[in-house]
Amino acid sequence: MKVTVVGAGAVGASCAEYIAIKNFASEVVLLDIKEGYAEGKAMDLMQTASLNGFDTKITGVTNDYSKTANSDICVITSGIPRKPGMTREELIGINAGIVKNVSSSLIEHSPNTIMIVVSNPMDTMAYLVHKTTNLPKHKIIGMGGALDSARFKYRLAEALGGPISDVDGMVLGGHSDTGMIPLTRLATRNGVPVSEFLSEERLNTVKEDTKVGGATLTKLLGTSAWYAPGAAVSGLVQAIACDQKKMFPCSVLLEGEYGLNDISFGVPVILGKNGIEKIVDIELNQAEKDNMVSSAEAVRKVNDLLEL
Ligand SMILES: NC(=O)c1ccc[n+]([C@@H]2O[C@H](COP(=O)([O-])OP(=O)(O)OC[C@H]3O[C@@H](n4cnc5c(N)ncnc54)[C@H](O)[C@@H]3O)[C@@H](O)[C@H]2O)c1
Ligand SMILES: O=C(O)C[C@H](O)C(=O)O
Repeated sequence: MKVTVVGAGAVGASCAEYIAIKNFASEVVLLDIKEGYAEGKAMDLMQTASLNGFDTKITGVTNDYSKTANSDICVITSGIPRKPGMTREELIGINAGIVKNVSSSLIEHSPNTIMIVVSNPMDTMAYLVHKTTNLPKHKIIGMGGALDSARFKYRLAEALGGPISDVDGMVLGGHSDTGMIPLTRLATRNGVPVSEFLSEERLNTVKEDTKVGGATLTKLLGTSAWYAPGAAVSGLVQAIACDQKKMFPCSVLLEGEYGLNDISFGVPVILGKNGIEKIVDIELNQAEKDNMVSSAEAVRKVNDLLEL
């Protein structure tokens, strides 16, 4: 199993580290445009191998796509992150060009790859890959919902005063400060609806804190987060590499599911060796459906800015 991660910055390196620590991939290639940067990150990570007990071989390359040839999975994290006060959508001007060039270079050397898009604004970047490459739709996966759901569980556990391992829940919709839809109605503590433990008001606070999860960290860190994003990507990569058939909310091209068409948007999917093996069309209530419609409208407005 060969995995390429483009962008050896904060998220790319964190993702490579988590993939290696989980020890399921034979090879991870880190690629960056900055001279020597990916080589340095790869060497530093390889010097953790004996300490962390992994056998994955991590190599770094400067913009040499021939070294990424025949990757089973490619992850795109290249591009700029936001600064405090910015939205993810403001990154489109620079990141669209980067994602377009990187995805086509990757496919040139790995025509059968499965691609995971991380760069922001992620739903629009995933849509861009659909529109500008010939990869089939089940092989283009935008990562956002897995991270947002992890943040949702963190906030739920905080509100419940219990361990995160007790909690389950999902966030659908666009990966944006206003577009995320944390499904509090379906969230549970060991199978019991969280509404049995938390008031509507407290659940609303959980919801709002989840939606601004990325912005909150960006304000604290001066740039956007990387540990949970890297871990979330590694979870998707592992589900595909190990054919786990796990369910994650991911940004995928919709063709009628949830009443939406021609948009890459966050919905639950089953991930396995073929990439997206199934889009899970769950029954939502009217308020949730309305939120899906307005979140999708906001993503479409950003998609309209793409020069396709
Ligand atoms: N989808 C998500 O959930 C999620 C989570 C976190 C971050 N992000 C996004 O991921 C992106 C990366 O964030 P980061 O914190 O790692 O940023 P970073 O600045 O630390 O790293 C980005 C790296 O990309 C490299 N790069 C730029 N252009 C390139 C190109 N053409 N080819 C190869 N490499 C190139 C840079 O040299 C840099 O090392 C940002 O757009 C950020 O908003 C998305
Ligand atoms: O918040 C950001 O800009 C980065 C990422 O999308 C995140 O949610 O951490």
